[in-house]
Amino acid sequence: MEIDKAIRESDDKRLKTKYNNAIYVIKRALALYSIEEVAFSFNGGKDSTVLLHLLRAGYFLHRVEQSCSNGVQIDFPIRTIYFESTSVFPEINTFTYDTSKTYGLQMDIIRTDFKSGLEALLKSKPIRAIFLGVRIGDPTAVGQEQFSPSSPGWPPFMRVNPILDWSYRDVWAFLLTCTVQYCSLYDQGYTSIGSIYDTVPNALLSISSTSSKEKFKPAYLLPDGRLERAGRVKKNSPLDGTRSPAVNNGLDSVNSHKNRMFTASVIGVGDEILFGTVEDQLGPLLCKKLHSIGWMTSRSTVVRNDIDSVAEEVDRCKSVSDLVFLYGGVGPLHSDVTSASVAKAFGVRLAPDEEFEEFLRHLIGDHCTGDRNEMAQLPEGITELLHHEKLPVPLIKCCNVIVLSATNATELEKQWDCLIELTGSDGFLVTIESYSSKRLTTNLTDVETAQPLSKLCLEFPDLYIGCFRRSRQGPLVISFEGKDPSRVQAGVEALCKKFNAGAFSEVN
Ligand SMILES: Cc1cc2nc3c(=O)[nH]c(=O)nc-3n(C[C@H](O)[C@H](O)[C@H](O)COP(=O)(O)O)c2cc1C
Ligand SMILES: Nc1ncnc2c1ncn2[C@@H]1O[C@H](COP(=O)(O)OP(=O)(O)OP(=O)(O)O)[C@@H](O)[C@H]1O
Ligand SMILES: [Mg+2]
Repeated sequence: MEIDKAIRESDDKRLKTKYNNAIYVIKRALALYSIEEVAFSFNGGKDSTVLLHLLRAGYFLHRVEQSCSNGVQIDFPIRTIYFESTSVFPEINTFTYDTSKTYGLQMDIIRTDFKSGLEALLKSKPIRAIFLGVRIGDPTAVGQEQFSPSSPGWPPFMRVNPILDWSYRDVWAFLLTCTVQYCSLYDQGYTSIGSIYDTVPNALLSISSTSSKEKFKPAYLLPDGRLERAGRVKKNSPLDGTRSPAVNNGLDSVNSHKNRMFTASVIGVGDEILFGTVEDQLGPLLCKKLHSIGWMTSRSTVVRNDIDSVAEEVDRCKSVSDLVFLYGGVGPLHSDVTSASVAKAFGVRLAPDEEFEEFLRHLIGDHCTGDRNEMAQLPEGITELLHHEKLPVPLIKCCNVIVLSATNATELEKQWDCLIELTGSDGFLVTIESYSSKRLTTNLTDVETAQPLSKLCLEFPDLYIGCFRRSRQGPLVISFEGKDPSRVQAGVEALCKKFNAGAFSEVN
């Protein structure tokens, strides 16, 4: 079998390991399910092309082991599903059909959406398991394992992901070592292919050219697999197709977010803060930063360096806040429990992240604990590395949880600025309308102010009206916060009107 032979003859040890693991998963699936019960989801993309050849090899080896074959080439009887959409690149479509012909695939072409297409297919066919070319780092890989039942709300089947742990580099090592055909778009700078509306060549492969037409290097030359999805732009509807997605990107999301309230939770991890021996500078600074971009911090807590305490808090916050920021507990020490806690909160394992490991190796060389660098163990399938050229190591984002490695205010300032630059325009930490605030002080007593203030809160439900004192004897400070400056001013005036002139003075 030519694929198996090419890998066995290669001296790429890493590729051999990845190949053997994937073949193992495929053989287990073929042992668990009959050939009529399995299907292969093929879309002409590079990952599904890798999977096609792994399945061909895996099926061949499975048959050999069952002594059904004497080593002669056998056909490929695994049912193949292709969801053909009107927004697919013509090159992808042609490649899918050509490949189907070359390898004699039995294709079911489905032209509805994934879910209803699968519902109909599973009603008419005995399919129980579907092979997918999903890889960790794909947005759809979140929470998946090599064998993952379909999600609630989807028809019941087993998703089998033999290349879940493959990196971008592994994919290209495989395709080039086996010298198999792949879609021509990958030779034109496309590195991950979605629809014609959300995919452009990866700018990192651009070759400066004097002619008007921009040229790109092939996908396998992308030096950093973490940037595989840099050619994915924000989705536009087909009606927007004439506008440049890259220009449009960001503006739409900011405008649509303008009137929304965004909330964040801030979690500090640190026994020392709880003992009172270390002052927490980062929590208050993060609240200030969030406030400055128009966000509301709805909860800020400090928890112990203990996996269960952190996991519980992350679990609580991740479902009620748009974003959760975690600081403290990041590193290789016994007290550095943050990554493990995030994994626990999301119900996934910690797994080595080779891309993160590479960053760490640059930073600390090979001085890691044990065989592997413990710090490079990250929550599997949900981790996105947010890297910025000014940061030696990327920040970690697990779904809506952002792990900051800052240990002091200066480091946090830097990480925050990078985060804003990285994410400001495409949504997840978008700057929205900022708060307008005013503060009044008064020497009136609490008793005198209490009732009129309560009434004022009812009259101005869109404002946050709060009170605090700097000392029991000193003046009462009343703060007004709101998104509309004219409403804040109206609130201030309404309060002043309730008392004699001069009862309040405005302060900064
Ligand atoms: C065969 C197959 C099975 C899928 N099963 C699930 C599923 O169980 N749960 C789910 O949320 N999405 C499922 N999806 C949808 C994918 O997660 C994802 O939304 C889809 O591949 C579109 O990805 P894209 O938006 O990057 O094009 C499935 C897709 C395919 C092709
Ligand atoms: N339209 C589709 N029809 C059939 N299977 C699909 C379709 N879209 C996605 N899939 C399945 O989901 C997997 C993951 O899709 P994904 O887009 O991440 O990878 P790819 O298309 O193979 O490669 P690339 O990352 O370069 O786009 C595919 O390998 C395939 O198994
Ligand atoms: Mg794709």
